Amino acid sequence: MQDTLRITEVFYSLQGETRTAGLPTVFVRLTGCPLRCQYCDSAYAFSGGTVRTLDDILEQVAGYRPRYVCVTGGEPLAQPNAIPLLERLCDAGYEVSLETSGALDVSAVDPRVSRVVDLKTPGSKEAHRNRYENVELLTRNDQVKFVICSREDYDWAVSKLIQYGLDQRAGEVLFSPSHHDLNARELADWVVADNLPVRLQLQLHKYLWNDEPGR
Ligand SMILES: C[S@@+](CC[C@H](N)C(=O)[O-])C[C@H]1O[C@@H](n2cnc3c(N)ncnc32)[C@H](O)[C@@H]1O
Ligand SMILES: Nc1nc2[nH]cc(C(=O)O)c2c(=O)[nH]1
Ligand code: SF4
Ligand SMILES: [Mg+2]
Repeated sequence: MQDTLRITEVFYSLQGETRTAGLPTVFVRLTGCPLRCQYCDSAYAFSGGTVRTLDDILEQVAGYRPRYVCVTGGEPLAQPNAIPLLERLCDAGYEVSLETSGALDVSAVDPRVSRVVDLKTPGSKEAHRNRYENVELLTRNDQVKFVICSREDYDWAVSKLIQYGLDQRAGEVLFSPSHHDLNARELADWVVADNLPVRLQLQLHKYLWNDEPGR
């Protein structure tokens, strides 16, 4: 039996988030997630999908001839074979990022991968799942993200930023408004008023393609 993963979709688009926003990127979206964030824009990846071999996935990715590959979900680290997938993508020479909820251990991820670790805010309703041991593992090649639903979430995120010195540990600290919950302009004004060492990120793909799956 070959190594397999359950996959919702593989597509080529522009990266909508993080430090590579705007760059052409192949997305590999793994099926299944043990969390249920109230704002989740990818709930269609909770179930279904297709079981595929790593060889098959690598072959499809190679067909796009990308420079950047983003492994997302669902929650990629909920499937053990996400770890060899990430390693093989790095071996193939791509610049690889991993979007992960922050609820699962990120220690086994290949160090060439930029781990984009979400710290779930109270407004997500999944903040009790945060695994703070992950914060100690972050390096300059990693990114930490807060998806912010309200002023209360913003104040909470600022307190974690200070408590863990996140801007000193990770290469990027990203503050993203939860689409439909918080106006981007409000969050932008708060970040400027407080002179924070963070990057406001908007989800470019939602402006371009209005949240269609596969974009
Ligand atoms: C769909 S998740 C998949 C990866 C992983 N499960 C996670 O939560 O990081 C990818 C990213 O989209 C963010 N996201 C999901 N729904 C969102 C929304 N409505 N507005 C802004 N960001 C959202 C998540 O917080 C996460 O950072
Ligand atoms: N274009 C585009 N960029 C993205 N960056 C992160 C995504 C995700 O769903 O994790 C995503 C996505 O779904 N589409
Ligand atoms: S952890 Fe990620 S995929 Fe899972 S519900 Fe939350 S945002 Fe959606
Ligand atoms: Mg998405």
